[in-house]
Amino acid sequence: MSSAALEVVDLTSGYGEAMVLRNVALAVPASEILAVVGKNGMGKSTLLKTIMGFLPARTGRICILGEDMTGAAPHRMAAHAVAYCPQDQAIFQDLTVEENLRLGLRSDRHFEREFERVAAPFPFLPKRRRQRAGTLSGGEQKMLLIARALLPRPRLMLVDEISEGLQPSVVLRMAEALRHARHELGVAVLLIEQNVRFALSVADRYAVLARGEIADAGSATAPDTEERIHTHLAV
Ligand SMILES: Nc1ncnc2c1ncn2[C@@H]1O[C@H](COP(=O)(O)OP(=O)(O)OP(=O)(O)O)[C@@H](O)[C@H]1O
Repeated sequence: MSSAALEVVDLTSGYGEAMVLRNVALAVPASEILAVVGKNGMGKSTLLKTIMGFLPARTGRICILGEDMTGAAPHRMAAHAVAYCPQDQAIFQDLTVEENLRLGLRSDRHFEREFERVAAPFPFLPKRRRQRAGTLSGGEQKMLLIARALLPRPRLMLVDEISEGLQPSVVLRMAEALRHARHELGVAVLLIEQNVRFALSVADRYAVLARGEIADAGSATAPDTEERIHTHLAV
């Protein structure tokens, strides 16, 4: 049995007759960050939706923490320590910051302790917990999304284009938060990104998704990585 947080083997999926992902294979070792980069429409969000069980896999296998979870529904994935941060707005605008966070936990019992544990990189959260979430900036709402995902102590977090539309200073804070999740909380992350520099600033490894296939993969910290990735993205 593999000890990877996530292992995807020969994964094919799509919408109706149209296959978007073809024979995708990748792995995220425990407590590491894998960045999957690619241009618009290459299948990045489809990859996360298929892993999370929103879309069925047509072929292949999805293993979480060594267990075959292919075909499992999203709520079973969540119960199996997988957190999902979708690209679309997933924060309840009319609820307070705290109410949004409490949705991340099944019980209220350990809320304060768990909130303190995840809030370290987000000092604004405790200060603004009674504020309506819709009044937070776009970047703050994305940070709230990450904090909520981390509350139930996931072992794997799937993060879809979290840097999109953020100012450079907020992108830096987000990178800090993801490093905290990996190093301090021990969470493995599958990070889907178009922002290559941001992705490489936090990832251990990268993969390039092009037309539904993995076109290249390797260490995120090798000196020529950014150049290699841009060569693939230019095609
Ligand atoms: N619900 C859907 N029904 C049919 N086709 C879809 C659906 N969602 C996405 N697609 C198509 O699947 C392909 C891959 O889309 P996907 O959203 O996975 O790409 P992406 O790499 O995440 O792009 P982006 O960065 O623009 O979100 C695109 O051609 C898209 O039009």
